[in-house]
Amino acid sequence: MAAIQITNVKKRYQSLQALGGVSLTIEEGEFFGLLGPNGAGKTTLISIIAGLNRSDSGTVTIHGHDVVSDYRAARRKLGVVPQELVFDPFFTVRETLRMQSGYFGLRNNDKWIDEVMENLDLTNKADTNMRALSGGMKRRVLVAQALVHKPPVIVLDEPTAGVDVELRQTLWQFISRLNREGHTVVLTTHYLEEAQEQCDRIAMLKLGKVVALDSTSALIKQISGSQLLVHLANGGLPAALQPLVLHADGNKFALRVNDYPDVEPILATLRQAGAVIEDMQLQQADLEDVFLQIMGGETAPAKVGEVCAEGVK
Ligand SMILES: Nc1ncnc2c1ncn2[C@@H]1O[C@H](COP(=O)(O)OP(=O)(O)OP(=O)(O)O)[C@@H](O)[C@H]1O
Repeated sequence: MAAIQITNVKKRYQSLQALGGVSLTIEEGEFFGLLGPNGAGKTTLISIIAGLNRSDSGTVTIHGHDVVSDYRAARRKLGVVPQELVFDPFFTVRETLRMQSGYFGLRNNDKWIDEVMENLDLTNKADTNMRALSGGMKRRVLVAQALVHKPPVIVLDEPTAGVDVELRQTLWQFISRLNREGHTVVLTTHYLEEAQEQCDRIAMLKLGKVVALDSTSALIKQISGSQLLVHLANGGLPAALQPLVLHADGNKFALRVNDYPDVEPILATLRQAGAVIEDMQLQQADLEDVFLQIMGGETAPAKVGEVCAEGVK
């Protein structure tokens, strides 16, 4: 049975179609990434999965339980770490976690609460009031809260936004352990390096639609070879090199190349055009390149050979 089954989910906010018919099957034990630019619909989808928002049509089930008609059972299977930090400031960390356990009807949950606090480096803050915690510490409590009922499915909505390196490492160690032990993990993040490292499979959302869905390695293989990063000191890129552009940012260009021998004709073209190179690097393609290409809506760029045939050399 799928951990999360999303079938043709649509959601509209007034005139804005935030989700335009999303279908996804996330299997038990997967570490799944949900990526997309700001406004793609990730949080809307997660709120629908968590039962905090209603879709206009379509269905979502968690371990077979419908998130609307069988809300309590679905919710019990799910731990959600939301983006926003919202707490009752008058309770201590331990009290907050005990209360959350209470919502799920769990008494005598202290052993697991202690383990979660230990793994998130919260033990020495157990008796501190929530209002006295730093932002990073509050985020740890948010993660702990989502895990108090040992949910088989864990959904993390940008859990590492604005947090320090130490928390990132602690968090990923613990979440990876839970995943190895069989928990399904769904992650949204804007840190593509993090997604590439953690996720087995990735869906990319754009304007409320799934525009890519594959294993992380297969997505990266879409962009075979390497890329030449060129920072020009003056002018634009010669027209003959335009078909190689994977993405551009001002005077910085990422050009598709297969290997080192492809670099020389590019340099020759730049020299001929009188371009001055400020910086240059050859780099393996990564998830960020795939993301930029898919989100930019560009078609796959031509290979160097094809350009040479048109007289680049
Ligand atoms: N309650 C709401 N009322 C009206 N529009 C909304 C509401 N919530 C979200 N939207 C709009 O729906 C679209 C999708 O938003 P959503 O927050 O789901 O995107 P996201 O992919 O999570 O973005 P981000 O990466 O910025 O968190 C956006 O255009 C947003 O402005």
